[in-house]
This record gives sequence, structure tokens and C-alpha cells, in this order.
Amino acid sequence: MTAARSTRDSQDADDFDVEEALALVKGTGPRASGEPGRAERAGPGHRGTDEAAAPAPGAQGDRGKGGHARHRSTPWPEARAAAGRAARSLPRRAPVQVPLDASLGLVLAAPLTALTDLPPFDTSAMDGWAVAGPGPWEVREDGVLAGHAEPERLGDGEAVRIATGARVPRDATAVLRSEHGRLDDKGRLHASVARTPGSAGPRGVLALAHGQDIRPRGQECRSGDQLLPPGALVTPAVLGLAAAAGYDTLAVVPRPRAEVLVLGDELLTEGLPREGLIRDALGPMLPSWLRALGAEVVAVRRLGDDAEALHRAITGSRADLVVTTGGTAGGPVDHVHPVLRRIGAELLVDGVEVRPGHPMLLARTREDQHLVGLPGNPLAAVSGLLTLAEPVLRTLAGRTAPEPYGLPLGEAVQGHPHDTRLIPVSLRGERAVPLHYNGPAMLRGIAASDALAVVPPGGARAGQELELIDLPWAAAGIDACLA
Ligand SMILES: Nc1nc2c(c(=O)[nH]1)N[C@H]1C(S)=C(S)[C@@H](COP(=O)(O)OP(=O)(O)OC[C@H]3O[C@@H](n4cnc5c(N)ncnc54)[C@H](O)[C@@H]3O)O[C@H]1N2
Ligand code: MOO
Repeated sequence: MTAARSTRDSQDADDFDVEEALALVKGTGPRASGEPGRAERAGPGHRGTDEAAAPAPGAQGDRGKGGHARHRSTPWPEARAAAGRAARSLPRRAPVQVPLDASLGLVLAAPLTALTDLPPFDTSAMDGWAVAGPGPWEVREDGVLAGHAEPERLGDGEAVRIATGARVPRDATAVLRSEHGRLDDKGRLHASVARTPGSAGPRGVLALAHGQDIRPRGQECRSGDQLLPPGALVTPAVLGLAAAAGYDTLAVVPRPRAEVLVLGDELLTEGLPREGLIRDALGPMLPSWLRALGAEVVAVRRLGDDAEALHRAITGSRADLVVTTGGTAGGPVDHVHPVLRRIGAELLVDGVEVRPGHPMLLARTREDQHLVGLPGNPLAAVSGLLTLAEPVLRTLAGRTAPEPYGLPLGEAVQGHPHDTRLIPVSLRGERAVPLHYNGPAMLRGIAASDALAVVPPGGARAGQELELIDLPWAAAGIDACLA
């Protein structure tokens, strides 16, 4: 093993705390060994929730000695489901009418119903001549271009020059493509075709079918037809269809509003780390990622470690989803739990059985507002973003969950004894290749990755198929974050 390799391994091993490392050696998790779990270390007093709020299993709290509510972490798949459920139970925001160019990425709140027939009139599919009856035809002097008003009707045996997309004159029976027409010395038009395609040799007579190369009015839809159901995602193709069908604005589900509160006195917004201070990695990362998840980011505030400022920011926020970073564990300046208790918030998920990111939480702060508490370690924050914030935002935005998919692992991955692991992977061919530098405080792995692989408790073998969570830019390019 090279020195470089052993450094890397020790950095990856940063993902495991002492207790987990012991559990790996002994083959027992904290629960099996009866050791206190993280819940107890994180401090007492996690607020229980009532039945109607449908908290995730585990968030409810176990009554310990002395009646203190102690929470259990929620298994990872259930935490995701609970986050989606929490958002579904909210009153729906009223649909908004948005100009076409502002509705990309939103979801239709009403069916897209054709406001016109498409095509709206009989249209020439080719450049050539509109003809009436069998040939040869007398060619009229005038011609018909796209965008012109209704042309004069054709008499039997007449032809007129026509462009692709132009209205076909009444009583025309077909369109003859320009490459299939030949004018004789009297100026009459004949339908003919080269015997050998592409050759200038002898030509044969072409039989022109009735209606050939005419797109009849209403071929694609009739006015009033449903083109797309409510809930359809507005893609570039949908924008094109909506415009063709006569729309200037669309009724869409409004973008959920998110506000980011960055906590921590140790954070610098510029320059090099110094004197125990480090750069804030989450302030620059989260807004664009939240936008890629469908949110409108209304504010990013840096609050330091100030419980009063956090209280004011949460209670004063108009956002549908408040996202805090840091301050979720039980340290002396970890203010998220105490402030949530103070405002009477309902903890729906309080800790998740996932590494990194296990101190993440989801709370209902008001009837119409949720809060996702992301752990401060940057990769742990990504884990919380994709586990809790993504389902909340997706559901508020009216989007459906992406179809789960997986790929075989390129190499074996060590598992956590009882928690799910999310690890950055690069997709190469048909394999998900685990990346190093995947410790909770590291972004080096995920910055080079295409997806996160979901590693079940106990780990995964090389070749084993694992569920993947795509990163928005891997599927759609960096523009997915610029919307
Ligand atoms: N006694 C225990 N301590 C900790 C536990 C535990 O269970 N018991 N869990 C550890 C785990 S795991 C995580 S994750 C963190 C979560 O801590 P917090 O959410 O309270 O976050 P902080 O303490 O504020 O910060 C943790 C770490 O991350 C750095 N950080 C914070 N914000 C940012 C930012 N915006 N950009 C870059 N880095 C940031 C911060 O400086 C710390 O190094 O708790 C463990 N402790
Ligand atoms: O294990 Mo923590 O959640 O650093 O990520």
C-alpha cells in the first residue's frame, strides 16, 4: 500500500466515529451493545409529536425514566417518505398564471387544453404545388406562402406554387413536391419521378395519392382536446406545445420559497482560513442546489451562533421551507433544537439512520412552514438536503418522485453496521464507481461525482446493484442549477 493510498483511506475512515469503529470491530452497533445512542448524547428534551402530525417512526420520542421524551433516529427510507408526507399534509398554495418563459421547470396546475385546432388550417407539408384533380395541371400565376391569408380556391386541373406551412387552397386534392414536378414546353405541370433516385435519367409518371403532403386541420389535436394532464412538468418541449396551442401564460404550481440560515461563528465569507476560522462552504452551495430542486430562494442569511437571531429569523420568515445549516448536534452553541422547542415546533424527524448526516432534522414550525436542519459538516448537509429537503420541495412543487434506479457497484463499499450510507460515485459505463474523500466534512468526493449511491447497512459487494440519487447537474447539465 502506498503512502498516498493510506492517507486516503484514513480520510475516508473519517466517516466513522469511535463508537461506529468499535461496532465494526465487535460486529455490534450501539443499540445491540446497549450503549447510549446519539440521541442521548445530543441532549434531552426532544419534543414529542401528536398522532395527527404523522411524524416519522422514531421521531415521536420514547418516554424514558422521569418522563423525558427521548427520540430515536428514523430509518433513512422512512425519513424521506415522512418528509414527502409532511409537505402533502399542507394546504395547497393557489396556482399562479406565469408567462411561458417563466414557467420552465414548474408543474401544470391545470390540464393543458388545446385552445385551437392543430394545425389550425389545412397546411402544405412540402414546398411544391397545390394541385386539384389529376394532372397535368395549368399553373396559376400567383403563389401561396406561409403566413398568408386564405388563398383563392383551386379549380379542377389547376395548380399553384405553394410553400411548406402555407394554407392549402380550398378544393386542392394534394401537394406535389417541387422535386416531383416538371413543366412541359406549354407550361403545364406533370407529376414525374426519376426512375433511379437522384439520377438525371429518364423519369416516370408519379401517382399522387389524394391528400398527399397535406396536413389536415386538427390532425394533431382539436380545440378542447387535453394535451397534457395537470401535474405535468413544464419542459422546453411543453413550452413549445403550449405556444403552438395558443397559450401566452400557464397555470402552474408556484415555486416553493426556501430561506437558508447559515449558523456558525467560525465561518468566513472570503479569503483563506485563519486563526480557527474556516470558509463557509454551504452558503455558496445551497442556494443553487435548492433552485435545482425547484425552490425559489428568497434569502440567505448568516446568523453566527446567536440563538436570538435564529429565533427572529425563523419566526419572521415567510418561506415555505427554512433550511438551517449547523447547530443540530448537542454542543454548547447548537441552538437549533432549543429554538425549535421555544417556538413550539413539532419535530417530525429528529435524527436519521444515515451516514453522513445523522443529526439532520425536519420540523413543522407553523401550519404552513417546515424547517430542515442540516448538520454543519458539508457532506452531511448534502445528505440532509437530499434526504429531507428534496422530498419536501418536490411535493410542494407538485412534482412526482423520480423513478428509482440503480447500477452495479464498481468496487465493494464498507457499510455502517446499522445505518444507510450515502457515498459519492462517478458513473462510468454501466458501473457506479465509489469516490474517495467521502468523509462528512469533505466535499472533494462529491464535487467530482455524478450521483450518491445508497449503501445498505452492512455494506455492498462489487457488482451489487445499488440505488442511485442523481445530482441535478449530472442529469441535466449545470443549467439545471441556473433556473
Ligand atoms: N457529541 C457529539 N458531537 C457530535 C455528534 C454527536 O452525535 N455527538 N455528531 C457529529 C456529527 S455526525 C455531525 S454531522 C456534526 C453536526 O454538527 P452540527 O450540525 O451541530 O454542526 P456544527 O457543530 O455547527 O458544525 C459541524 C462542523 O461543520 C462545520 N461547518 C458548519 N457550518 C459550516 C459551513 N457553512 N461551511 C463549512 N463548514 C461548516 C463546522 O465548522 C464544524 O466543523 O456534529 C458532530 N458532533
Ligand atoms: O456523520 Mo455526521 O452526520 O458528520 O455526518
